[in-house]
Amino acid sequence: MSVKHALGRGLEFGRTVFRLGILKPAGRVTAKFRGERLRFCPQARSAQPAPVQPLLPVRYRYLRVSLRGLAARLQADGFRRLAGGGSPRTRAVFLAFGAGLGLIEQQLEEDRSTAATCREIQALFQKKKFQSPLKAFSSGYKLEDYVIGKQIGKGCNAAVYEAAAPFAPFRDDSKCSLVELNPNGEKTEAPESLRIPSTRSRYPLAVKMMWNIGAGSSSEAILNSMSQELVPADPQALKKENGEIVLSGHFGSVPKRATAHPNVIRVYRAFTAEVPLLPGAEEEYPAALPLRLNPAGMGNNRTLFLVMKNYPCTLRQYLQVCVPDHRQGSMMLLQLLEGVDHLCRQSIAHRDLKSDNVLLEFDSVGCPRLVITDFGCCLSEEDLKLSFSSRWVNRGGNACLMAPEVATAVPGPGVQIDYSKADAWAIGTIAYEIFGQPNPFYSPAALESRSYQERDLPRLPSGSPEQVRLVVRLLLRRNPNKRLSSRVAANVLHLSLWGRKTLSRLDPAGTGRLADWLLCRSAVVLLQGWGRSCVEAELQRGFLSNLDLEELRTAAGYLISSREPGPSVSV
Ligand SMILES: Nc1ncnc2c1ncn2[C@@H]1O[C@H](COP(=O)(O)OP(=O)(O)OP(=O)(O)O)[C@@H](O)[C@H]1O
Repeated sequence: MSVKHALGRGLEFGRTVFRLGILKPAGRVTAKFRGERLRFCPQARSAQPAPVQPLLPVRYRYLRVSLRGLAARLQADGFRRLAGGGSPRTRAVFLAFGAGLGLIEQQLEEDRSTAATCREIQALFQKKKFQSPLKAFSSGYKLEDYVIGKQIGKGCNAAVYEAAAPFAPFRDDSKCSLVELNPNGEKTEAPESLRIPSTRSRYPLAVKMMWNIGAGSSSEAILNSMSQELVPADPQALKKENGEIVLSGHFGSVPKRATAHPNVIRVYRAFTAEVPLLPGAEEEYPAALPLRLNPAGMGNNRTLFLVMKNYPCTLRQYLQVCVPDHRQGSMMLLQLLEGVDHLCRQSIAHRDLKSDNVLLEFDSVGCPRLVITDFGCCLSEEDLKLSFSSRWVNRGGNACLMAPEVATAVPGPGVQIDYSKADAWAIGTIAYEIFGQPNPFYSPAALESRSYQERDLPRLPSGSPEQVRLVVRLLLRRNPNKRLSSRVAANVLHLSLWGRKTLSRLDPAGTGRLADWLLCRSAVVLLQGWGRSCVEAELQRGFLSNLDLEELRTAAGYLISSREPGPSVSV
């Protein structure tokens, strides 16, 4: 039975278990069931308490019916809640000893029902895909299409400039001002150094000009040597002619590309062009210029240009002046984990995660939205494994934040490096920066990823959330088999951010509450509406559209075992 189908049933239960429809004087519609309070705030039509039906905006009426159905579903599921935990098989064994075979069937039935609930929720939320915040534009495949402003960043391989184009929508960023958050979560204005330049609203785009030293000037050669930069490219980023992808007139092969995600950069356009003399070029990267522009330059005449959204700052710049409060810090960490999980699912390992490679902007309520960028070192292989046959094989960027299994790999015939949890490890180290501490793998007094002992890891600040400390500890496990995957780590944070009540009642012998909680979250997110683009809503929508019951159970298991007295989680 689909959720939609279930939604249509059980209206008779609606009034008893699920009271929806009190328009509070504040204009809030609230609903309560199973002790969970659901709230949303459509535009208030009246300040008087009144039955909700006639007052609900039309677009919420379907949701109201939906919620009644969900409530009915909850009630129907209630009697099936029985002992059990772990995978269906272990639970079956446990139950055979403890409660007899009759219970096994009931437990398996509960498992099936919960898994079906997950699938239904997933299907419901997958219908709405994440869409890029910028409106689609149909031109922009030539450098001349853009007005280039000043330089906004520079790395080892490229310079980045602000840019504008008549066809790209003009954005008013007045709400996206940078604020400094003190540890109590109060906002104060950020120092002058980090204020968003007023020109940003005039230059909504950023153009990254790769430095092309030695790749050759043909588009094929450029594409071959810089193809990883195109991993986050939009399907329309490269010009298509006769159904084939073209880089400035030349046909080329394009690497696997990641689908859009709120926490992964989107490259809107990619094209090759002659290297121009841009502001600061002669002073800042003279060697990368071609002979035409600098007689001592070593650069090729043409190079690759990538067009992206212009972000106000990097995570590193933000953290230099701001200390996020604990909730925001948890959401920032969660966004990085979600971004990495999205890449992992598509067999992409970033391999150069660091706070400089994370861009940051603010949502409509001032919450930082993080976006993973710079895919120049990424690996996109089906099984995320790299043949490490010689020491000349590139293992990725930033050696300090290279996961232990990568840093300690010894090259040789048949040796493979598995990157499936390498990015998750790097995120564990960045968590220290988010929670106001130096990254323990950066000098001075740095730990070395190839040799550190887990007991040497510094503790996160004492006030930081318990679940964050748990996640960071488990992300920094040396042994990747014992390390949390980005998905399970993200699930732990989702549960701790939005399932605190559920968590306090979860016990190892009963996972039915998870299904209840998921239905509650779905209801809340539906009530909030699809249109909301705040980070919190995005995170929850993403979570619900990627539900996997086993991974969620694993996350719940970690939380339960960390709560219990005695030796802490051993996995
Ligand atoms: N879309 C963007 N919006 C705003 N600033 C950006 C954007 N992309 C990059 N930057 C800035 O430019 C800097 C360099 O960009 P990027 O890291 O992509 O270059 P790189 O040469 O590939 O870096 P690396 O040295 O890590 O290889 C970033 O650290 C950031 O400050």
